Amino acid sequence: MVVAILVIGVITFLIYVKWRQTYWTRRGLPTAKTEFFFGDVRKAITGVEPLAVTTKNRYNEIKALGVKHAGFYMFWRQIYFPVDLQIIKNIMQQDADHFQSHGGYYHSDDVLSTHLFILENQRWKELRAKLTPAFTSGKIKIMFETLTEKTELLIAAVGKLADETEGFAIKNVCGNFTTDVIASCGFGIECDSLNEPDNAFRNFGKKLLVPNLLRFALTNIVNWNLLVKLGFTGFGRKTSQFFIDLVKDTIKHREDNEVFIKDFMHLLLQLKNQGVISDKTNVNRTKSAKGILSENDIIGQCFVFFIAGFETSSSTMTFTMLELAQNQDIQDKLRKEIKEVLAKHDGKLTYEAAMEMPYLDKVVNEALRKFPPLPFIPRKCTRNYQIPGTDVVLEKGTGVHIPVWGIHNDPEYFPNPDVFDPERFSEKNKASRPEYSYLPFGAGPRICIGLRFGKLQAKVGLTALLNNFKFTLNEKTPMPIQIDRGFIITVKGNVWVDAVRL
Ligand code: HEM
Repeated sequence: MVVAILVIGVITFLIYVKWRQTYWTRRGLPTAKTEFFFGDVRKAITGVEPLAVTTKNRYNEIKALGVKHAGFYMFWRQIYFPVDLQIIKNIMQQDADHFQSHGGYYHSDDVLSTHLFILENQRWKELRAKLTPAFTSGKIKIMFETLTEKTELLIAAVGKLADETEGFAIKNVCGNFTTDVIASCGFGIECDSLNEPDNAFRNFGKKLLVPNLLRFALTNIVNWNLLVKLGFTGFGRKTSQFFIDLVKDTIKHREDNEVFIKDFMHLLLQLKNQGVISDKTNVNRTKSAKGILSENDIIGQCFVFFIAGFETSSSTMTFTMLELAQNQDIQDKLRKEIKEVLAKHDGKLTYEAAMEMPYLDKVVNEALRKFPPLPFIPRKCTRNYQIPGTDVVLEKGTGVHIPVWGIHNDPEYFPNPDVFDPERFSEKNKASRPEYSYLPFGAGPRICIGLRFGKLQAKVGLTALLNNFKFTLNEKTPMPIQIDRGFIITVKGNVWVDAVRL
């Protein structure tokens, strides 16, 4: 009897999966050759191909069909896959109130999932409004000093590597640098990953980046309430607890000792205790003030600043270095600009100096074009939505993938996309491209809140490196490079370079 019920249960489930995977066909949208159970993500789940590559390939296939959009499946969950830039603009900007979510695993009892990237609708709106003042250029300028202090460690570490080794892994150097920057500017934690790459904070960051395919599969196919009841956490219990304790201890230390550090934590504590971000150096509660963030809110936001902030910028720096090591003319031109601008500022890298480097801006923009850290940007439809000019209605709950990496490498918008050419970002060339063909930071109300800080930390790191060293590609770099698994585009293995002191 039990066996019979089980067999019927399994058969019913399989029929359900099969039926769910006809979702797009029933709506008249083309799909790839959908694979039973896995949909479009078998290769990603089994490690055959990163999801980034799958989505890029899918973009090219859909474009080749000459259609504006298609269907995609994460297992049997339907994902809408637009390739038409006007539709993308509508989703991200014009009709963004139908897409007030990135989708993705969330549970209120799993504190590391309760952050800005994941929250949706009204809760996201309110939190975004509270946090936006922490990311203005004025606030970022205040953190600039801390940022440049870290470049001294960077120069010393690369100098040592240049003197003592034959070729070194620049991806590790960039990851260590951005970890130290975010630790310092985010939480006032002084870690020196450049000299002690095995410190607890760096190791924590590395662990977060190892894609856990089982967790990815579970959050796609099992009910989240059930998962959390069974003891599931998005990043594993031990890893989550390390971070929660770290932030709680930092909050307690700051509040008990009235510590003032120019970092994001200070601004978050002001929101927690005083309800408003100000120039005050104290963070403690005043009688009349009403806090607008809880301790858990701070933990969640610190977590997203860390996870969204260090690997994205490190990936940007690494790919820029990869391209500069291969394109000596571009490297020389950039170094010339850096030296000229620094000379005007008494040899000091100030915030103003960093803002005065148009060629550096073009170089970083081009690296973000060729290798956008987020290969696709997710959205979830939060209110039924009819795609304008079509009879396709996206139902509430439908996922959307904006295929950024595919668009950035589409010859229609970027001729010879494999060529690294910063001049694509001259004013004239930028103006000649259609809107929404360049989306490294997303767009619309959910555009990256850390855009300024992320770009600045990559630029400051690159300025320090190029002002002091000349780089060439070491033959240990596997060419052509491969992309690693994971949600952020990074190089598989490493980029090996040689550096000569200038
Ligand atoms: C080169 C560096 C970076 C890149 C390429 C990048 C890219 C992105 C992208 C593509 C999104 C999604 C935007 C959308 O949905 O339209 C995003 C969102 C976000 N990023 Fe960044 N990011 C970078 C650095 C940072 C930094 C340094 C921080 C924080 C310190 C940060 C925090 C966030 C947060 C909190 C969100 C969610 C915003 C929301 O949903 O309201 N990012 N980022």
